[in-house]
Amino acid sequence: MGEYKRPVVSVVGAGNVGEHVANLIAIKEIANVRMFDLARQTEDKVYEIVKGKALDIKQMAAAIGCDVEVEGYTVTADGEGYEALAGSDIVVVTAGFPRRPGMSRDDLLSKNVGIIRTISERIAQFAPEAIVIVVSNPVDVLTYAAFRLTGFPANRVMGMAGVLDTARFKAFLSMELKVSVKNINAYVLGSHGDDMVPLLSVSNVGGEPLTKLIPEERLKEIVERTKFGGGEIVSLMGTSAYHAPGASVVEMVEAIINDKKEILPCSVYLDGDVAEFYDAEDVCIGIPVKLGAHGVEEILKLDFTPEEKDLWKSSVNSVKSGIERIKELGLI
Ligand SMILES: NC(=O)C1=CN([C@@H]2O[C@H](COP(=O)(O)OP(=O)(O)OC[C@H]3O[C@@H](n4cnc5c(N)ncnc54)[C@H](O)[C@@H]3O)[C@@H](O)[C@H]2O)C=CC1
Ligand SMILES: O=C([O-])CC(=O)C(=O)O
Repeated sequence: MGEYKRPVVSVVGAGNVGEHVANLIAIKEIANVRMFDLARQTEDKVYEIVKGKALDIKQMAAAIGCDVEVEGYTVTADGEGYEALAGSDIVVVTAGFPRRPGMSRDDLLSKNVGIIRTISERIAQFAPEAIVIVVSNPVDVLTYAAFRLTGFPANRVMGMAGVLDTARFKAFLSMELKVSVKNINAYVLGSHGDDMVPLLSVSNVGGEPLTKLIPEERLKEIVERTKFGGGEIVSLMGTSAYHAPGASVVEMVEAIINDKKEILPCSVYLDGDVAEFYDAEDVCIGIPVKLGAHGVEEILKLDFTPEEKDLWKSSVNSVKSGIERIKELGLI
């Protein structure tokens, strides 16, 4: 029998989101997992939590009969300890600070961009062929930073947000209409922030347009709840969500590892005729793409209504101002 080489997914940052990503990949037996995180120092002891989490997930997999390897690696903030990224098919980046109540995702930019910078350099050094999925916030700006700092082609760097925002929209619509989430076709595009763009013109339930099924005022409320879906959880928990974000990342990982050619909204760098089509030069922003073994294999060109175009423009501008900030600071 020929040797089967299981794919490898590395997860940098094994906090709330990272450990849920690792856990789901193990439960679904998608790939071997390598987790990377900092040590935690107390007064009298250094804890290598990431190694403990990896062992725990490996043992969980054994308990439910799943065959995957899960390994934990302690790294330093200045970039030591990343050699085991070598051979990764995908690197998921969830390292960085989450927001606390009262903060916007943009408030995390100055702290998290330095973290992404070091990690991007290590990915380029040890896993030059990998596909990178950025999760850390503000995700569109940090995806752009990772794209520039790794120097990877645009098809191999993407941010996770649209799958999560769309899942939230579907969850709220299914609660409203008492219908299976599977029957809801919807997209939430644009930036992952207050300016996200729920694409009502193409959203439907079993083929019937949303605008026919839900009165205008009520639909506006559902859209608003979706836009502030992350903030709703932050104010309930004191930190940000991780079950739905973890599952959304794994949806993207599965599409790539299994070469599914699945169309999912992801934050990607828009280039050439696509940038021109969307009037969005030199940004990473959420748009439906076809995900397969090569990463982003196609970017769809959707026609927006005039209202959607206005929302899209604000979204592009908000990502651009974040990118300007890190350029001015000399961070990319
Ligand atoms: N794009 C999206 O839709 C979402 C993005 N996020 C973002 O993901 C990030 C992680 O969120 P959580 O997991 O909830 O936070 P967390 O605080 O639970 O985990 C973050 C982990 O990153 C590690 N870390 C920090 N600096 C590091 C470094 N230099 N090198 C390696 N590891 C480092 C920390 O030790 C910690 O374990 C946040 O920035 C959050 O805003 C969270 C949910 C959804
Ligand atoms: O809300 C946050 O800060 C984390 C996040 O991006 C989300 O859950 O949408």
